[in-house]
This record gives sequence, structure tokens and C-alpha cells, in this order.
Amino acid sequence: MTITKPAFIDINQVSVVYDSKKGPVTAIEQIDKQINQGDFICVLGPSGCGKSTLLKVIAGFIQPTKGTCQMEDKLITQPSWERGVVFQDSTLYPWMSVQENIEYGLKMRQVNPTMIKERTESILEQVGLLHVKDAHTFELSGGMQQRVAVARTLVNKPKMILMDEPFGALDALTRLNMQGLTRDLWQEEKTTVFLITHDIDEAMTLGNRVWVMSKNPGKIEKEYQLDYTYQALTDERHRVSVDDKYLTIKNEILDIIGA
Ligand SMILES: Nc1ncnc2c1ncn2[C@@H]1O[C@H](COP(=O)(O)OP(=O)(O)OP(=O)(O)O)[C@@H](O)[C@H]1O
Repeated sequence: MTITKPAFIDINQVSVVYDSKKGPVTAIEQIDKQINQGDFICVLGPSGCGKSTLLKVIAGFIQPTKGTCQMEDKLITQPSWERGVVFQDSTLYPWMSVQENIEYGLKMRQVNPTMIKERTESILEQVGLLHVKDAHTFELSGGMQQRVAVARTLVNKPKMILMDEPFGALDALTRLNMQGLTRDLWQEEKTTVFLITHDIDEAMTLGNRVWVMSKNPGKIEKEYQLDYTYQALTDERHRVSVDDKYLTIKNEILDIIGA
């Protein structure tokens, strides 16, 4: 008898229909996908195709109208620290220092104080914020604030991190730095990442799997399994070589999303 391990995340025939003033809106329809532990999934698609809706189902913020979403064989029915979420404009607490913002979730969960101290120092170092740990978050640049948001999520040691256009508001250079940091943390922490972006290069150079969605109804049109992110991990300057295959896939994606 073969015993098959349950998928880490099992998105099983999920549809979400919102009620709106103009009537029901089908945001996503019959999405059927599995995510493996350790995957870095990047999701691309035109505006309104249901990317954030899918993230909210996995995070447990909303329930599917049809179908189910499970994590390690357990139905996802509510948000959990096991699935940390980072938004483009993650709100930090302005009256708290960087360190206090990061510690807050652990304190709420009544984690032991020695462990809180150890984990917070370690994550501050990993994201390069140790030198500003006592600063207020409003004193930091946008890129640094996003580092705090990522650190605040990772300090909980979530099994999965869900990111909704996390670098959308950052300038090009800061964005590149944050992409590199996210890739390194994914590798170091062996976590699972689900990241929504509008940037095809970002998706192709970060994800080991790229899901491309189309709209009306929102569904996953195509999946690419890529190894550019592993190339970047081993390259001294964290770059990937843009080969013919890369350009062909990028053009295919552009065609699917109708850009
Ligand atoms: N709470 C809601 N009530 C009604 N309709 C909604 C709600 N949230 C989203 N929608 C609709 O569902 C569809 C999918 O929205 P969603 O935000 O998931 O798309 P998206 O791909 O993330 O878009 P974007 O790239 O612009 O952020 C859209 O038509 C949107 O207007």
C-alpha cells in the first residue's frame, strides 16, 4: 500500500464569488493547484484577475464560495501566524521602535522572553536592520520599512509567507535589493513563499514556479517551472543570464496577460 503525503497547500477546485452592488462577481473560478513545501510561487496576471483573492483564500482571510483550501491536510478556515502576510503598504506601528514592531507578534503569542530576544536579534541581523533597531519606523526609508515588515512576519517562523506586491512602491535599486534579500531568506529559512507581482522579470528571477493568470473568469492559464532563482543564488553578483529561453517565456507571458 502506498501512502501519499498530503500536499503542503492543496487548492482544490476553488471558486470565489463576491456579492457587489452590481450583482455577483466571480473573482476566481475552479482553481486546482498544489504547493509543495519549499516552493517559491510567483503569481502574475492582469489587474482584476483574482491574484489577491487567491492569496486571501490561502491566508484564510476569506473562504472559497466553492471548493476547499487545505494546509497539510487541515482546512484553512482563518488566518494563522503559520502563514505570514506582507502587503505593499504593510502598516507598521508608528509609536513603536523597529525592534518593538518586530517583537510584537511574539509577545502577543506569549513566547518566552529569552526566545523573543534571540529571534528578534537574529532576524534584525539577517535583514540588515540591527543598527536602527531603536529608531521609530517613520524615521526609515520606504525600503527599510519594507524590511521591517518582512522581518516582523519572518520572526514568527511561519511555515509560509504570502506577499502581495511587496516591492511595488519601491524604487528600482531598493527593489532589486529586496528581491535578493527575499530570495536569500527563502533559501536560509527553507520557507514556502507565495508572491504576487506585476513585474515579469521579478517573477521569473525569484520563483521556482510561476503561475500566470487570466481574467473573466480568473484562472491559472499556465505554469512555468524555472531555475533562474537558483542561478542567482549561486552567482557572485546574484544575477541571472538572460538566455533565449528566458526571452521566449517572457514573451509568452506577455501574450497571456495581454500586455
Ligand atoms: N470585496 C470585494 N467585493 C466585490 N468585488 C471584489 C472584492 N474584492 C475583489 N473584487 C473583485 O474581484 C475581482 C478580482 O479582484 P482581485 O483584487 O483579487 O484581483 P487582482 O488580480 O489582485 O487585481 P490587482 O492586480 O488590480 O490588485 C475584481 O473584479 C475585483 O473588482
